[in-house]
Parts: sequence; C-alpha cells; structure tokens
Amino acid sequence: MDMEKVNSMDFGEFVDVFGNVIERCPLIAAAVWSQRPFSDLEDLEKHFSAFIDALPPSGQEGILRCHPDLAGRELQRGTLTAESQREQSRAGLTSLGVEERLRLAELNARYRARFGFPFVLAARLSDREAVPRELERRLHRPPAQELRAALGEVKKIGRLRLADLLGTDPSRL
Ligand SMILES: NC(=O)NC1=NC(=O)NC1=O
Repeated sequence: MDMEKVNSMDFGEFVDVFGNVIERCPLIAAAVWSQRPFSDLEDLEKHFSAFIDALPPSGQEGILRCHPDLAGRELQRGTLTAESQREQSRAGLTSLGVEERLRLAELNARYRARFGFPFVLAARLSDREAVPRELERRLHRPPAQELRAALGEVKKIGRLRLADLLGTDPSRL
C-alpha cells in the first residue's frame, strides 16, 4: 500500500486499516487521521508516537492496560487480536510447556502488582527464552522509568505493525 492510497482514505477506511496499530486503541488511529497527508511511513509512525507522548501518565498506562498478557489467559482462550496472536506465536509463546507458562504467569502477576499495568514487550523481536528474562530484569525498575520502557515497546510493536500494513521492511524505519 503506498502513501497516496493512505492519504486518500476517509476516516472509516483509515481506522479500519490502522485501528489496531496500537493494540486495542483505535482512538489513536482516529486522532492521527486528522494529521494527513503523511509523507511516508516514518511520518505516519511519528504521529502515532506523538499522540502517545502527549497523553498524561493515566492515558499512557491505559494504553498499556489494553495489551493482553504474553502467553496469558487470552492466548489460552484464543481471544487475542490477529496481530497479537501472530506476534505471540512467532515468539514461540503458543507452544510453551506447563512449567514455562506458569513461570510467565507468575512473573506477569508480580509485574502487574508492582506497576499497575501489564508487562509489554515487542514479542516479534523476542523469543520464549528472552521474554521471562526481560520481564525479570524490568521488574525491579523504578516505576517512572518502566513506564517509559513499556511505552517504547508499544511503539516498537506499532512500527512493526505499520510496516506490515504498508509492506515495508521494518528495519528501514
Ligand atoms: N503484553 C504484551 O507485550 N503483548 C504483546 N506484545 C506483542 O508484541 N504483541 C502483544 O499483544
């Protein structure tokens, strides 16, 4: 899909296509639409990031809370969004052993109890060994620093999803 096509989309089309760039936060795509025209994918990505950065911490934490746990209940129940399902299965999280799954569930619960939002990481850039390691490493960080790190992961996920939608190589972003 080229930028001419993106810039010609009406509001409904744009939100249909880009509404899940940020997991379960179609409002962000709805807001970004009014910033068109976009010069390229990077420009589009910058507007998504700028919207997130302009939110108060309560809004930023709200974005994190829209993310399903990695290898959590939603994955077990098959209620993940298509994008999340793909990302989590690519990281090998759909084929964890019982032990691995329980350990991740315990770490996720500790993380959520400490920060008040779920652990978020760009699963496509990680794998089944790295996820619990990263979770454990980030578990001990000061809350303000961890909020910034988690939002950084949301932006990485968004960049990869935008690259998928526009058929661009994500490493070129
Ligand atoms: N809690 C999460 O990190 N969730 C996710 N990471 C991804 O890459 N996709 C998700 O749904």
